[in-house]
Amino acid sequence: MRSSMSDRPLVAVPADLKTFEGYRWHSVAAQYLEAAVRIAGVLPIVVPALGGEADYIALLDRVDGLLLTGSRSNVHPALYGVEPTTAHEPFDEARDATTLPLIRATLDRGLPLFAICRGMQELNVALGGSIVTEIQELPGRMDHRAPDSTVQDERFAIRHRVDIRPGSRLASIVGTGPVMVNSLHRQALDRLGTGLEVEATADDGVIEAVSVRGSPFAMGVQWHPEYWAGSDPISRRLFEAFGEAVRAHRSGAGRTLSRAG
Ligand SMILES: N[C@@H](CCC(=O)NCCCC(=O)O)C(=O)O
Repeated sequence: MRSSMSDRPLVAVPADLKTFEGYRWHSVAAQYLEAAVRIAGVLPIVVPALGGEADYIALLDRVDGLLLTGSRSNVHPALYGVEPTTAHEPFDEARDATTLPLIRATLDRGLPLFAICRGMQELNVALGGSIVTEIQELPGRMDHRAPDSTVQDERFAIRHRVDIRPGSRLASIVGTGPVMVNSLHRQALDRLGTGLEVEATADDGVIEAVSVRGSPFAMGVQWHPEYWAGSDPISRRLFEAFGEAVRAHRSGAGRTLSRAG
């Protein structure tokens, strides 16, 4: 029997700060929230990108997980010690100011964390890692950007192979065989953040998934499982596993481990 909404654990989902229709909006794309509700079975709570003004760390005492979404914006390079150029744009510094402290506090508390695309890049930077931009211009790298289309199903089409490291946390969730994923990014992890382990790579060596050593469930993927979570078995399994970890945390079973533990 499906749990009622009131029984569901809460998961914080930090928003982007975007401007359109003459307003500034704190926004999350529906696909992430729908996958959280329909597949992970949690209750997502959108967190405004006001981290630079308000302390959202206390929120972590009331939720049982953190979901970091993708976005066309990029983590500001100054946050990993690189001078900004137009190749690093567009920025969303309000989101950066909200997510990076939340990521560190989530890990310190041992709360489950699932990071998607930009979210995985934020996870890496929050742990002291760095990002490389315009990877399609680098020798030997594939073009990981979205297909040139205005049709979302085409942009989010599943289209390249990812190899999963045997024995990884990801392998325990989806198996060790290569999997096919979608790809909508022009940046990638460069220097790996402290405590991160590479879980999967693309044929060109781009890091496609990481996990945080010692955390009950703290994973990042460079692709977009939320988009096909209702139909693609790998995508679905990732959100199911995140929901299981969140419920375990809420029940207390997941509270035994934390990054410090
Ligand atoms: N901006 C970063 C992260 C990419 C990302 O999160 N993409 C999601 C939005 C996809 C889209 O609608 O184009 C990068 O480019 O690496």
